[in-house]
Amino acid sequence: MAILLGSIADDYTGASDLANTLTKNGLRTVQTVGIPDPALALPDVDAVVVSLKIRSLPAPDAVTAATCAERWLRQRGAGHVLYKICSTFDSTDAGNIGPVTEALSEAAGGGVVVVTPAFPETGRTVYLGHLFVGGQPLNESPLKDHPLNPMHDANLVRVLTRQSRNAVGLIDLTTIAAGPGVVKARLDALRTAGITAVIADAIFERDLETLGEVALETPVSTGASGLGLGLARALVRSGRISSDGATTTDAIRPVGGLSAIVAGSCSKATLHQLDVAERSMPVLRLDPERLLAGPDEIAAAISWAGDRISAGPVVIAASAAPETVSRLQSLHGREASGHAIETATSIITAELVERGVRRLVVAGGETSGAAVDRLAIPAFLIGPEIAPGVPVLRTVGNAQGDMLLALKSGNFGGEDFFTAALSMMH
Ligand SMILES: Nc1ncnc2c1ncn2[C@@H]1O[C@H](COP(=O)(O)OP(=O)(O)O)[C@@H](O)[C@H]1O
Ligand SMILES: O=C(O)[C@@H](O)C(=O)COP(=O)(O)O
Repeated sequence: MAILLGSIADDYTGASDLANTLTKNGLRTVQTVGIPDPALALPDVDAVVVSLKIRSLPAPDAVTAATCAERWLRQRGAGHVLYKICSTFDSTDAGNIGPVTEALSEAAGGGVVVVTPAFPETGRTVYLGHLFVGGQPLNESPLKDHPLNPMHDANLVRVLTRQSRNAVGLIDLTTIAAGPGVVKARLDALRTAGITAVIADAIFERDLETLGEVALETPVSTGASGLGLGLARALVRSGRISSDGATTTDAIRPVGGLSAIVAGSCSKATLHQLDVAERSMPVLRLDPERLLAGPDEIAAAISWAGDRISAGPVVIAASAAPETVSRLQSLHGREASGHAIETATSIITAELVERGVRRLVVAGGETSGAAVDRLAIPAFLIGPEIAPGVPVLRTVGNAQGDMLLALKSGNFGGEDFFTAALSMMH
């Protein structure tokens, strides 16, 4: 299997978001969970998205995992590797976007890396290096309250500079609007000036098409699904895609079984989706203090679900509003609280699958990573889109048999996302 485009995603929801975009734009795509076991039979594809859970790891560990994945992708023919980051640039001053970008670029021989989190379909745009989330600058958006990586600066040149060893530049919208030739010339000039990464503006998909065309001629880029769109369209335009397009219908053949939703995202969109779900499904709000105190809250949740799940889908959520999250973190620490809750929600998820759940929605990137790891799912085929950035996924090589999943990024999806997702999973 020779692949044309490789990607390394810094979390699993982000991986499925990108795989969805690549599929919609004509690339046959598979999402693997980590570097797949050689024995795993993968379908013939144009693109592989390797999902890693490295967004919140110490930078050296993230770099090691990403460079191993890069080697694996290059050995399978990938001429270009996209490091998939969050469209809201989720990171801290310690990393991991800067360190991983630099390491991937160095592994590929150096040069300038195009970096842009723009994803216009979900309202993420970049202008003069500043990231906007819908109508708000990043630092005024709900991302200012993220439990793990609160974002307090919308100027991405500054944000990336703080995480990088080398200098960071900007390719502004005027340059991008002038087309790929002008962008390439500007990148060359920046490289000569010692810049190794540039934040690229992008507001419309046509900007990302220009950036995709330019980036495809370099070995590495860093971005969200929008850059994936640009790269996929450039590959299709280049005539290098031999398939007659990507199909998704086979991925949603019915699997039967029970259905459930597990949420650990504290993002504004997820909190509202949970409130809306309460009108139509049983919703259990976990007590985070009790979750951290010992196994009783987990046992109680499993018992609560057991009493209801044969009658229809249930929702179990650790999610809480920013004030509650801050209170817990001030008592137990940010990372320790996040990790303990991820562990708890992953145990609950595995117990639900043990009891027959085969259609599963998980809300939250880190939450999804922990759940998928505990379930030991090796890979996913990409099904149809539920909402921008969230496809239905079908497991490949799963020990519990075929399952359908949706891994929802915290801020994605409309208010009825949970019912919409389950209505596509049979
Ligand atoms: N009530 C809570 N208090 C503190 N942290 C929480 C709570 N509920 C969930 N978390 C943690 O918040 C983090 C949410 O991150 P994530 O799952 O990536 O969601 P999102 O996709 O919204 O970013 C996880 O580490 C999760 O365990
Ligand atoms: O690019 C995006 O916004 C998403 O794909 C993503 O990575 C979001 O992160 P989580 O909300 O932590 O899932």
